[in-house]
Amino acid sequence: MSINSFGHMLRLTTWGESHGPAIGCVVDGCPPGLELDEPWVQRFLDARRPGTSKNVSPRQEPDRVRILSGTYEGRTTGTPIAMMIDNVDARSADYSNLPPRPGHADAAYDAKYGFRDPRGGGRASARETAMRVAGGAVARLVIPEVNIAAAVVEIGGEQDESRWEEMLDEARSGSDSLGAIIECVATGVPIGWGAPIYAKLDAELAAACMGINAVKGVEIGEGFAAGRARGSESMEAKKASGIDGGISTGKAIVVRVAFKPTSSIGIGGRHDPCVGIRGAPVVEAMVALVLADHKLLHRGQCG
Ligand SMILES: Cc1cc2nc3c(=O)[nH]c(=O)nc-3n(C[C@H](O)[C@H](O)[C@H](O)COP(=O)(O)O)c2cc1C
Ligand SMILES: C=C(O[C@@H]1CC(C(=O)O)=C[C@@H](OP(=O)(O)O)[C@H]1O)C(=O)O
Repeated sequence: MSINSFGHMLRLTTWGESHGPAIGCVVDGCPPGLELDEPWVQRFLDARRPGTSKNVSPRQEPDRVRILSGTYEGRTTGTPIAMMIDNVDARSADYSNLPPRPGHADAAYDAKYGFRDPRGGGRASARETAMRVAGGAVARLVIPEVNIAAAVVEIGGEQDESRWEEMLDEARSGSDSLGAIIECVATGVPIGWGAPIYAKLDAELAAACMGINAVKGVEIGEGFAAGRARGSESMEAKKASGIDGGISTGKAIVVRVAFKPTSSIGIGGRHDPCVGIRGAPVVEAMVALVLADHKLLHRGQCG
């Protein structure tokens, strides 16, 4: 792991800023011969992009992906896969007089680096997550035996979906924002991916999801409920969960991810009223990247 990349065997490096000309990524370590084309990646990008409803950022980014390297005649060649997306609707002038936003990276970034890109969140904008989703689309090709599906299960502390629209309308009109919880389930993961220490599968999933912008909590399996349970009642103490001792058991792996409410409220620029609404494709991508990485690690170690 380095500052701008992720993974051991299947490595994702992303580049670009939210208000620069483009964003991109390089996926390194992908095996050759896998069917990969732009429509496959686009499908996942379309699920994440802004500008699609009143409940997400109004920034109009079509997020059209181009695959620049690493494929020939629709198949991966085993060489680095470079992908990029042009930024077409940044409107940086809207950000020229914004004060540092509490809860965003503005002040912390400035304090660390001594300067920053003041156009939007720069490198810290979740625009970067588009390239995680592109990388995740490649990772899925490495693990065709696995199904990964994430969905919003809670908005603003409310599990009843029928109330969400009204709550979001109220938050938006009051210049407020809402937190959300995403649940991601991975099925079909065979027994044996992960390691008993350090590269524990649950630890790596948690780190990958915690690294998504605005994520403030990650639970795997029973999560915090395990810390409140007795051994006689804990489901994971009674029977194997999706991950035991850092290694997959063959059962479903359940990851829950808490997104904080958007910090940019009542100021200029274009923002998501509830960032978690666009979080599901990003969580799926990070889970796919970790699982694909661990499949390759397992193959390297155990054949
Ligand atoms: C899909 C997605 C969209 C986001 N949109 C916004 C936004 O419009 N405005 C904002 O202030 N933060 C937004 N965020 C959150 C910020 O990127 C995040 O709070 C910031 O990078 C600071 O990092 P931290 O919250 O992880 O500490 C978004 C996050 C995600 C995952
Ligand atoms: C552009 C996207 O979302 C952005 C995420 C984001 C943030 O602060 O995270 C802030 C807003 O944009 P900007 O960087 O212009 O301030 C969102 O529109 C995207 O997801 O593609």
